[in-house]
Amino acid sequence: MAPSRTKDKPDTRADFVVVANRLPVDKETLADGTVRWKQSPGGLVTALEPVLRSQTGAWVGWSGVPDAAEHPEVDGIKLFAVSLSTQEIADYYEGFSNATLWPLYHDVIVKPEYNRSWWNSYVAINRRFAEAASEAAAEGAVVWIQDYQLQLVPKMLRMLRPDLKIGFFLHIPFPPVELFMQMPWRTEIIEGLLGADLIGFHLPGGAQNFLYLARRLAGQATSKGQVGVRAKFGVVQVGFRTVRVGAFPISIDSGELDNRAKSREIRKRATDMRAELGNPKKILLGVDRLDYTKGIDVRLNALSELLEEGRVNPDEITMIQLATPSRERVDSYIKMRGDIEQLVGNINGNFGRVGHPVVQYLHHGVPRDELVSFYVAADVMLVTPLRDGMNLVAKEYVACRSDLGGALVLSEFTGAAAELRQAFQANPYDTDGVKEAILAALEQDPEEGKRRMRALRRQVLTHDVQRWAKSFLGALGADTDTMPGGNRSLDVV
Ligand SMILES: Nc1ncnc2c1ncn2[C@@H]1O[C@H](COP(=O)(O)OP(=O)(O)O)[C@@H](O)[C@H]1O
Ligand SMILES: O=P(O)(O)OC[C@H]1O[C@H](O[C@H]2O[C@H](CO)[C@@H](O)[C@H](O)[C@H]2O)[C@H](O)[C@@H](O)[C@@H]1O
Repeated sequence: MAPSRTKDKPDTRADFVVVANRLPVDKETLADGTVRWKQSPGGLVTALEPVLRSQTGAWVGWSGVPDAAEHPEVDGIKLFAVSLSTQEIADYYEGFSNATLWPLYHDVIVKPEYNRSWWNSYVAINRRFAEAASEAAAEGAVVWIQDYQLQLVPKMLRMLRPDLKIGFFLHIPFPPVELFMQMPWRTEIIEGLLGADLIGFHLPGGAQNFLYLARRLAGQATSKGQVGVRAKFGVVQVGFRTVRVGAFPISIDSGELDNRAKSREIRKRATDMRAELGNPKKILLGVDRLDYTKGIDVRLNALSELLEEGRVNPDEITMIQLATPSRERVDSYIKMRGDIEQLVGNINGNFGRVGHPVVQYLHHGVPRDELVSFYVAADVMLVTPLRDGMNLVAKEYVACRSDLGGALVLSEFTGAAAELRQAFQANPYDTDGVKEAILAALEQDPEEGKRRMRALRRQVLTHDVQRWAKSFLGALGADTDTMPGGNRSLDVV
């Protein structure tokens, strides 16, 4: 992506501002010194980019590299870059965000580290984001703050700009109360979030956990009834302000993906891919950031046992694992990469042949069209996280299968499992259960498979990201009439 213009400061303030740790694009400086902007990793950007493109707004975030403060306009979106130094990236991003909050909010799969200097950096950087958002927002604007890296921004921004309408959405699970109570700065975080007018979670359980903590830690009066999905919001009374709390499961631009996957080029590429792989009877696929929460080891271990037991024939299958590099300087990620690559090596060493490795593993991102072709080619999609806020990959696979082919193996511990009931669901901690789900998906009767895929597609195509944004922003009291796509009729098969 080329910036249409780069400025020291964007000249106009926006009525709609997204604030996220990352900009939708990362800055990349090529060997010859040319700068280009490429889409940044992760589902938050996949989901929000089409939403902001359909509104005229601004996006405040970090450019993915140290000390970059340009303000490019990319594809019509005004970007306000928040500059972070190398030390701040280490303390605020790699440290407090990804070695404290990320593991704590994902069931302490690895042990969270509580480090006071990381916390101090988190406070300072949240203040910087609040100041940048305040500069970007016009009088009375709607400001939508995203995710765990910025939980103090709602309160800080409210103090700077009481005129704004402030929403906050958490893209990862909000943890059970017993785990959250470990956090030394737990009250500050709850109070930070309570600066918003509306706080959104993927699932009602997260909203429920938050309401309990708002009572217990911040001493606020809250509603006690069950929170619903996009309905029956919880309420916290903060002085004269009423903060609403709700569940809004995020989604993808399903219609766009459905159309793209139907194109002749993609179909042809998917057929070619199969041929390049030697026309295996079944292709299994995993697509993830290389993160310990994603359970890449879970699926590799299950497959390894199935091969060992002779229940899967290595000559008949190929597994492709696409793994985008992620948080590469955080210790737990360095260790996990070694573990995964060793597992891949073991499977190929034990069951591969020359010219036919059982697992093909790529440690890099692939272009969007290539990814869609992989989805179209895959007979079995393996989504096996130990914990995941939503998991958009599962929804992307379904959106790409207008042929009603393919089968989805899905961990019960993803947010997506609440909606994708017709997937082959399994508990990722139960290796036998995962093996049974993989076998059932490999051996499914084609008619039964079509029935399942049709039901999955009905869910994904009628609950797209536009609907997600519209339901959140509607509950926040923003004007959603300008958002196209919300009432679009979709081609649901
Ligand atoms: N190797 C890859 N190449 C290209 N895109 C990828 C790759 N791995 C993941 N993605 C994209 O990143 C996003 C991941 O979103 P999601 O499943 O919600 O998890 P997370 O946001 O935690 O990474 C999806 O849009 C997916 O298509
Ligand atoms: O910015 P990074 O540190 O490279 O990480 C990428 C993103 O990962 C996380 O994504 C989450 O959001 C998805 C969309 O809601 C959801 O489907 C997924 O379950 C989450 O893990 C993170 O929350 C983002 O902030 C990161 O940008």
